[in-house]
Amino acid sequence: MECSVAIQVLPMDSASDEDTIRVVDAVIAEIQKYDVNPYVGPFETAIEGDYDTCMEVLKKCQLVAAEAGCGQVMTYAKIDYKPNGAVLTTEKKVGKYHQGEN
Ligand SMILES: Cc1ncc(C[n+]2csc(CCO)c2C)c(N)n1
Repeated sequence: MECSVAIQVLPMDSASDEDTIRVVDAVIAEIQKYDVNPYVGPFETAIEGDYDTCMEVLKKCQLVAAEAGCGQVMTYAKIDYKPNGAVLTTEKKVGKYHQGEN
């Protein structure tokens, strides 16, 4: 796992909280189509995988928000990239806090 990215999509012209949720839901549904082990949190979604796939997913987020009717979207991304190694996985970072779930 050479890359992990935390993606926070912020629709800037939402009319309401429900509208924000609708746009973010569309983005998360798109992220879930990829094999990137999405971990959804209250502020952002973390993904992991090879670099090109992570960048493809990151690019798609804005396009999906636009398709969902968003006239302006701000996206904040935190990228962990280790070209010759493995980044810490989501499981390694937070798995211990989710024991007993599922
Ligand atoms: C990519 C991405 N993932 C999660 C959030 C955080 N978030 C904002 S609204 C909401 C509820 C969706 O039903 C969640 C989880 C975000 N902003 N962008």
